[in-house]
Order: sequence, then C-alpha cells, then structure tokens
Amino acid sequence: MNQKKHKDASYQPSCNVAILGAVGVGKSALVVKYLSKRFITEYDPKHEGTYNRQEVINNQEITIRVMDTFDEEECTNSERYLDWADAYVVVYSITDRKSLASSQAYLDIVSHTQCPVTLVGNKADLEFDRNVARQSGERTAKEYSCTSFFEVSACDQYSSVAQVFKSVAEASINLKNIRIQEDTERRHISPSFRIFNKSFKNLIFN
Ligand SMILES: Nc1nc2c(ncn2[C@@H]2O[C@H](COP(=O)(O)OP(=O)(O)OP(=O)(O)O)[C@@H](O)[C@H]2O)c(=O)[nH]1
Repeated sequence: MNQKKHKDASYQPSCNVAILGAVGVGKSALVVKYLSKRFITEYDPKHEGTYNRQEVINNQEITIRVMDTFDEEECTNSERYLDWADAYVVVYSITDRKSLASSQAYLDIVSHTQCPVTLVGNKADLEFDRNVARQSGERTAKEYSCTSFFEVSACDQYSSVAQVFKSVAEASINLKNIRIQEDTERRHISPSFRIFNKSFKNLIFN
C-alpha cells in the first residue's frame, strides 16, 4: 500500500499485488482474465509486466496494480517484487503436485513481509486431472497464515478470479487503515504521556 500522505482530493489509494508461482500454473492466464474478463492462451509466457485496474473496495475507489512474474528458476531475484508489493497471490495448479511444493517456497519468502497473502489452486476446471486435494491447499494456506485460499479456473467465471485480487487488496487496505489508526492513537497518547512524564520527573527531582 502506498504510504504517502495525500491531502489532495483527487488522490486515489492503490495496492500493488504480485502474482507468484511455478512455471505454467496459470499466473498470466489469471491476470489476463482479471484484466480483460477473457481466457487467452496466446501471450509471451516469459513477459513480466504490471497492469492497472480500478476497483471499488469498501466504497472507496482504488487502483489495483498487478505484477505478473516469471521465474525461470524458482524464487530467483525476489527483491523485484518484495520491494514493490503490498500483497501477494501465490498460485499452484491443482493438476500438479510439484507446483504446490513450489508455492511453499514462495510462501516461505513472502510470509515474512507482513503483507496479506492469498493461496490459489488454479485450473479447477481440470477436476478429472486433479493431483492436489483441496484440503492440501487449505492446509498449506493455514500453515503459512494466508489471509485467504481459493480454488479457481482462469477459463471459468470472471467473478471468482476477480474475487482473488479484490480480497487480497481489501485485506491490504484494511491492514493499512489499522496501521493509520494505531499511528493516530499513538500521536494522541504521546503528548499527554509526555506531560505526565515531565510532571513525574519534576516530582522526583524537585
Ligand atoms: N484448463 C486450464 N488451463 C489453464 C488455466 N490457466 C492457465 N491454463 C493454461 O496453462 C498454460 C500455462 O498458463 P500460463 O498463464 O502461461 O502460466 P504461467 O504461470 O503464467 O506460466 P509462466 O509465465 O511460464 O510462469 C497455458 O497453456 C494456459 O492456457 C486454467 O485455469 N485451466
């Protein structure tokens, strides 16, 4: 979440979401679906990019920026998203057991960031080819204290794919609001505490 303070009425909050996971789990397909409501199979799989979408969350308009990542080898050069993201979507394919193990390697990294993380089992339309039980995904999400867990398909309903991005952005906004409130409370408490502290010292040293 952008931490800059803006008094400008035209300021619009934003949330940077990085999508991570093993090669071929459907990260780009999910991003394309979220942005265009379409399932497209022809795109450059090695292309990394960031894309914007406007959403209304908690009656507030926000810009969700999505970074579609590509790692030739698992979890390389993670600084590029760790320095950028406010929230993470970690994806595996329900047809590929190894991709769940890869998602754990990503969860190991991002679970230390204090940012909301959602775990997603993609390709849910390929039920006949399922190799990862829903419970295994749920268990992994719980183990890494993910804010949410979904099974979706990039070629099925748009609404369930959109829900993935919206929920993680909402968690990020809520977290930011809690931090702002805590900060405000600290500022309110500190002046009186300073006065109390001063009077207390005067009492002792006079
Ligand atoms: N049936 C089905 N196929 C999918 C789904 N999502 C993606 N695919 C297919 O899986 C293949 C890989 O999808 P990508 O979106 O390129 O996967 P990726 O994770 O971005 O892969 P890299 O960019 O190479 O890391 C493509 O052939 C997609 O068409 C899905 O939900 N269901």
